[in-house]
Amino acid sequence: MSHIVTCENLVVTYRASNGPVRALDGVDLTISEGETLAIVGESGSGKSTLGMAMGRLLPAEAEREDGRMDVAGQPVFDIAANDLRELRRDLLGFVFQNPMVALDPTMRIGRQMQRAMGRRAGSEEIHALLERAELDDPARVAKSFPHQLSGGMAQRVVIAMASARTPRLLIADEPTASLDASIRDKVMGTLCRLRAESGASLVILSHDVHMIARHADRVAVMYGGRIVEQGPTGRVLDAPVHPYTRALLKAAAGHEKPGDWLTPIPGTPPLLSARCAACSFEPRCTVSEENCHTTRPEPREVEGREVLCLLAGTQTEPKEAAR
Ligand SMILES: Nc1ncnc2c1ncn2[C@@H]1O[C@H](COP(=O)(O)OP(=O)(O)OP(=O)(O)O)[C@@H](O)[C@H]1O
Ligand code: NI
Repeated sequence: MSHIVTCENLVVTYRASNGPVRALDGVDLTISEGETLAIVGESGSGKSTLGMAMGRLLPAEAEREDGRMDVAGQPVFDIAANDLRELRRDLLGFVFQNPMVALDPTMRIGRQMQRAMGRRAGSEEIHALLERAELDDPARVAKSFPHQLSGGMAQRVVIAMASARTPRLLIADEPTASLDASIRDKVMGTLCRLRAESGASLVILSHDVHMIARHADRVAVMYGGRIVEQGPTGRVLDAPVHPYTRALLKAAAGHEKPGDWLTPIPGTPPLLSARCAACSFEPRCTVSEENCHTTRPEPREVEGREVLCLLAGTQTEPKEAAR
């Protein structure tokens, strides 16, 4: 299968007043055409940086230090500004957490839709697209200003706009986090439906492991600027191999059975200023051994997924921390 995204050893550093922050510490990732990939991890693990890097939409203080990111066969960090603009416009669609940021508050939705479609689309065409995003009264929505819409409606408009040019890759960064809990799953469903209709690939970046579980073909778990486990959703969530994935699933509310405890992950996520020479999860890991402290893990195939853990596959039954 061909890949829409190929990311190799990508290193991105932010220049900050209190020293550099190595937000991506060597990311290896591929995304297939038509696939839905969820990237999950704690706050600060580098999800948004990785998502933005796919469109090279990083702030000025960010620098690609090493590695590459190919999108639709083009190395986004090494192409001319013109080609990059074209790539963003024709091949990529973005959905962010807050729909109001993506919408122009002074312009009616219909006009913004027309701009997103990139041609003189008639109102019927615009209404049809809004309807596909499951907005009930498209004519009224098209006449509205953004502030007249609910958060859920506004995000549906953004989803319609992101899909307007039939992109090959949709990147959704916490697309439902700002919405009322009762409609999150429905809006997510709309995004996934539009994706399926167009055959695009979709990357969902989220804290919420269980929300994405229903929608993603594959899951990539990020920790300390690296992808520590990636593989088919069922495999990774039902039988996680990396100790961090296990801890993350235990800490995530939503699927606990009566009598189960939610166990917060003790310790704090790493703040990387330089290349991590060891396993970045080692300080918080309950099963780590001597060499985890001294050896940087490289991706290995274990039980049908890729894992960055020196111990993965060496223990038949992982020792769990006592409750
Ligand atoms: N503009 C910036 N300047 C300096 N540091 C930054 C900047 N943007 C992000 N960072 C740092 O880079 C690291 C990765 O941030 P990023 O936003 O990619 O993580 P995230 O996984 O998306 O987190 P969240 O779930 O909170 O959105 C964090 O340590 C963050 O503080
Ligand atoms: Ni983020």
